[in-house]
Amino acid sequence: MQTAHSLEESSNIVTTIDCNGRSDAQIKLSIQRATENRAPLMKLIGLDLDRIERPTPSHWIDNCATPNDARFEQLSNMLGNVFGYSDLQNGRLVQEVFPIRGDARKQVGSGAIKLELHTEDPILEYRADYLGFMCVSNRDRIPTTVAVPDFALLSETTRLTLCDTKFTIFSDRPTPTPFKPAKLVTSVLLRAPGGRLRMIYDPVYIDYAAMDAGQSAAFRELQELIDSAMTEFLLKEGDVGFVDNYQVAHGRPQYVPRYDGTDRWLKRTQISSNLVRFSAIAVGENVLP
Ligand SMILES: O=C(O)CCC(=O)C(=O)O
Ligand SMILES: [Fe+2]
Repeated sequence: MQTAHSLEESSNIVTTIDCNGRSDAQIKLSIQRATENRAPLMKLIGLDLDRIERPTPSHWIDNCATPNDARFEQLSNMLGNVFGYSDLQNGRLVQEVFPIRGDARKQVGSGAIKLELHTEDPILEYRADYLGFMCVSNRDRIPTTVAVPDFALLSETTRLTLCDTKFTIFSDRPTPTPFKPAKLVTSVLLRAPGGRLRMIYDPVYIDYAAMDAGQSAAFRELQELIDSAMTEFLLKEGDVGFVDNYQVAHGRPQYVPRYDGTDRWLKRTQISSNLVRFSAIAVGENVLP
């Protein structure tokens, strides 16, 4: 019999959970232990998923369902509650991430240019606490880029500026939606219990013009810290990854899609630790505006 210890293999920032031969109760326990320990990144390997032979679709509007989607949603629900957005892929709870021809030059998951490190949905108060990713295919071994900055390395002045002054971040949605804010005025670093810091980070959509000199210098120092902490988080076929959206900035390197059914294909979930808090604004079951 394996000990609980052999179940999880931790690198500095990635907690690997080998699910081979494990019950759902055991997997859930390992996930919950990792979240309690504030693991920034988790990787589930050895899952008993179906092999997917179908080609990578060309657009999310098509039927993209795979036999593993329900299992991925179930695993994601072990961290909180999976939810969708009304303006994202028709409110689907399991979303598609693969290159779409018309998006190649856009700063989006379906693009092909370098996707800058960011946290997801910076302007939404109800943004995901965790993102889930399941790899359907990735023959080119294209990683997700990730950075888990150690905020203790920031100067005191920078930390205070990022915590105690307000920055403006614009919406990252390609088309404005009347029912959503167009921007958020917020601090970039948030104080959490126990003195921990969390971040809302998007260097592409933050309003540089609205910063004073001190804020510009502070944001630059944070960006340098995040860039210097960047590393790769590679998901292979059948792996599931979870990303803490307040501790980890994520992105993707530039690459050259073929658009012939062989491109990298990830599934994605948005996971909330406290969905009940936003039930009043829900527009459908587990769907937020
Ligand atoms: O393609 C990736 O690895 C990440 C894309 C991304 O930023 C996202 O899906 O939120
Ligand atoms: Fe993202």
